[in-house]
Amino acid sequence: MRSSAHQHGPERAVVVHPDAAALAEATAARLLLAILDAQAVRHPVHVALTGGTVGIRLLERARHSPLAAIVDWTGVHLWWGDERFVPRADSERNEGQARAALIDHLPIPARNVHPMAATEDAATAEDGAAAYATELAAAAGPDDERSPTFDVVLLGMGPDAHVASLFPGHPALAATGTTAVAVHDSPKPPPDRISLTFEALAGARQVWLVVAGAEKAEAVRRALGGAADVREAPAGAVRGRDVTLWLLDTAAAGIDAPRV
Ligand SMILES: O=C1O[C@H](COP(=O)(O)O)[C@@H](O)[C@H](O)[C@H]1O
Repeated sequence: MRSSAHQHGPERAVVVHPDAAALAEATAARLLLAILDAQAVRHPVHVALTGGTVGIRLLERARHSPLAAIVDWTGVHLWWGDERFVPRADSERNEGQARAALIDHLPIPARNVHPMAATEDAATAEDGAAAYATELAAAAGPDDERSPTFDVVLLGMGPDAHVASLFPGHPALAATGTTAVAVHDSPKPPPDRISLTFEALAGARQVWLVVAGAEKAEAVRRALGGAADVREAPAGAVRGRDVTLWLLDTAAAGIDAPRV
């Protein structure tokens, strides 16, 4: 199945897995192989992680993959697509969940891990977003002075078609001229967040939207529809520079699971 929408960049590809467990397992292997492929030609490699149910589950599967032992983690930098602006120990933090699922189990230098601010680090989400933009700029390469070029950006998607913390109809959708934005009054708790902007996401070589569950099928359908409006379906507007991959389970794809 291939999407036919071209208005924002390269064509999107869709891969459907039988269920959420298979999606997480396959995406974990895909991610580790993508890192290995990138390490064959570049140093360092930059990956942006996502929170969310399947986003954390795939990290847990990556931890148990034999491929994880082949990656040179000293040459990998981990960033986040979004974060909940709450205390560092809050279980809602995408960072804490990702550390428990994978990062704490990797031989990766602490300086290679780039969490967004917690409330202990910044007075406001605006300050946290500005600090993240500065950190991204400090790691920038020749392609873009504002950010390193992400090899892979992982994104989950909510049932309302939000990605990262870019929610339908929210003012943060319109943020330009920066790589990170503060988000208040998020329709999904917690209300205060920090997110990469569309501009930052668009600089990635590969963007993967990893989505499971029947409750997201309608949002997938809208986002992949040719006329997807960014304000209604932010996920539909995201494109990688080289690759935009939608990784779904059958429920999110809105098709019956194959009989075995
Ligand atoms: O709040 C968030 O939600 C989305 C999707 O989460 P899910 O549990 O519905 O899969 C996630 O991608 C994002 O990083 C997170 O902050």
